[in-house]
Amino acid sequence: MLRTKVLSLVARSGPSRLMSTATKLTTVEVNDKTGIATLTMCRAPVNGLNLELLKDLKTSIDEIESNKSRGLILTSSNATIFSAGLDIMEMYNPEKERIRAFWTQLQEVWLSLYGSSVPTAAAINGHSPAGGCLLATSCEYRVMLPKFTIGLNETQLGIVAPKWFMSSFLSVLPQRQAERALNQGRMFSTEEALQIGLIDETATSKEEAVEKCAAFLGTFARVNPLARALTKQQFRAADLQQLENERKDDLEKFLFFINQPAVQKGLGIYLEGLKKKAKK
Ligand SMILES: CCCCCCCCCCCCC/C=C/C(=O)SCCNC(=O)CCNC(=O)[C@H](O)C(C)(C)COP(=O)(O)OP(=O)(O)OC[C@H]1O[C@@H](n2cnc3c(N)ncnc32)[C@H](O)[C@@H]1OP(=O)(O)O
Repeated sequence: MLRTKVLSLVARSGPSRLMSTATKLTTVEVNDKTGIATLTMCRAPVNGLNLELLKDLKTSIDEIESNKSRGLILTSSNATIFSAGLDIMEMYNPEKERIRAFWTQLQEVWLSLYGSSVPTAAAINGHSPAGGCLLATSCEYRVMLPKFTIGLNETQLGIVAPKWFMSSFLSVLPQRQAERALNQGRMFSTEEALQIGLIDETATSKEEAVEKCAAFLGTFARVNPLARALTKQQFRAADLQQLENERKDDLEKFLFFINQPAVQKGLGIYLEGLKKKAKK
């Protein structure tokens, strides 16, 4: 949840350093000069959000919160994919206990990222469908590289984005555009995303995207951190509280929905299509 602690304003010096939670699936690098932490997803081949990546994301976000970082930049180690969204293998023919843990962990990640007291930005250096778009829209600012796509495409897979996916999307886009895009399962090109306001800026390289994110985070340097965090909290509190109140119900709805034979069949066909495309 969004915390009310005052972030340290003490400037640091020296080179970047890797934080202690660096794991195989995420790395966190803190720039000692700016105090900004770059959280990188690195799960081959496509940063599919499986249980383990979600656990690492949650640990890394918590570490960044508690280490008084001045900002968080979320990005990917993959040159063409920010995140392919939820790992469909977690939802297809799922194992009973694991799928519960998986969805619970996804809820945890969203609550921590959307509710982070640290200012957040996403350097979207590749495709960002569904769960990837959820992560990006949970941040306060987005910079994206050209020739990629972003959006909530769930309806294209025959599945339904839950309310809290919509909350993040609605924190960026007006309701009319958000509703239409979700109903269509629309993926936006970088240029379309910029035009509609789904992203804030474009960049020609990952380095430039990270720099632009850092420049955005730097705009808070002279703003009282507690005042900033409490202001952000007021904007996001209702969305966060809604999921907190409905977590169990949300999990049960997800399990019921995902276990429907028609949904399983649809996921199977979608996976098959992905694999066929990959072989070409
Ligand atoms: C009353 C209301 C009730 C509401 C109740 C609500 C209930 C809740 C319901 C459930 C909600 C779930 C929400 C779901 C969110 C999601 O995130 S679903 C995932 C959506 N993601 C996608 O559709 C992306 C699919 N992937 C791609 O489009 C492409 O792979 C790519 C990302 C654009 C990358 O393309 P490319 O570089 O060409 O790589 P590929 O060759 O396509 O892929 C490489 C291998 O990776 C596999 N793969 C790709 N994406 C995924 C994935 N998401 N999960 C698992 N695996 C993936 C792909 O199959 C290839 O595998 P191999 O063939 O084994 O190499």
